Amino acid sequence: MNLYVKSISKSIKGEKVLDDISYTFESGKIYGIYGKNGSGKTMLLRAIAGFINTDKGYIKYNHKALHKDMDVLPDLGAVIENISFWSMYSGFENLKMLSNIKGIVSDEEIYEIMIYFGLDPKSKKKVNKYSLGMRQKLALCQALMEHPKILLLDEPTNALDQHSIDLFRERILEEKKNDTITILTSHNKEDIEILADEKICMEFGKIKELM
Ligand SMILES: Nc1ncnc2c1ncn2[C@@H]1O[C@H](COP(=O)(O)OP(=O)(O)OP(=O)(O)O)[C@@H](O)[C@H]1O
Repeated sequence: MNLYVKSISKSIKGEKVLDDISYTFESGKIYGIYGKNGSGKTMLLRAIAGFINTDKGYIKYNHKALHKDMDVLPDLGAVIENISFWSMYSGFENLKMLSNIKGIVSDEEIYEIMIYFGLDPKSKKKVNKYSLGMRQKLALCQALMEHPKILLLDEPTNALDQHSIDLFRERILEEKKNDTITILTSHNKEDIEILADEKICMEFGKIKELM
């Protein structure tokens, strides 16, 4: 199922942060967005995630328009900016509470993904004692654990060591086989080179060129 972004624009305090963006994201493909700081990469992901309302245009998935026929996209997994976890609970407890919302992931599956990313699910360590890299891994676990059909990842390899970056890339390529639409931004050129089926360059809130 494709995700359609059609002519979306957004201004914040008089500044056009998204300027007439149209794009069709196809299932089973990975899209890599790159561009300078402030070019609108995060804003585009926030719009698709439904975190912001756009001034113009629409976002459609499965014949339904975001903010009209649905509040959020179904089957969405996202790492956008700082994920707020319950800081006084362990990593496993956090994922468990989040998984309770939909109830489609077993404890074993949470264990599996935590161990995959090198987090100990049995550890009592509270998230407020986590390092930046551990938080990022936990954020990736929460985004990936339900095998979403749409995956939005803003700088997913931030703060990760090389081994974890390799694991992340392997996992994303694995998820792609389930027809997931993955849209990621990265300052790590290698992420885009290795993962992206299509590269999207943003500049001044617009999509600059397609390659
Ligand atoms: N909360 C906000 N209020 C006002 N302006 C904002 C806000 N968030 C972002 N902007 C503006 O929107 C524009 C796009 O920002 P965005 O965060 O999408 O850039 P980006 O391409 O993700 O940059 P980076 O590479 O630094 O993450 C910038 O000009 C920024 O100043």
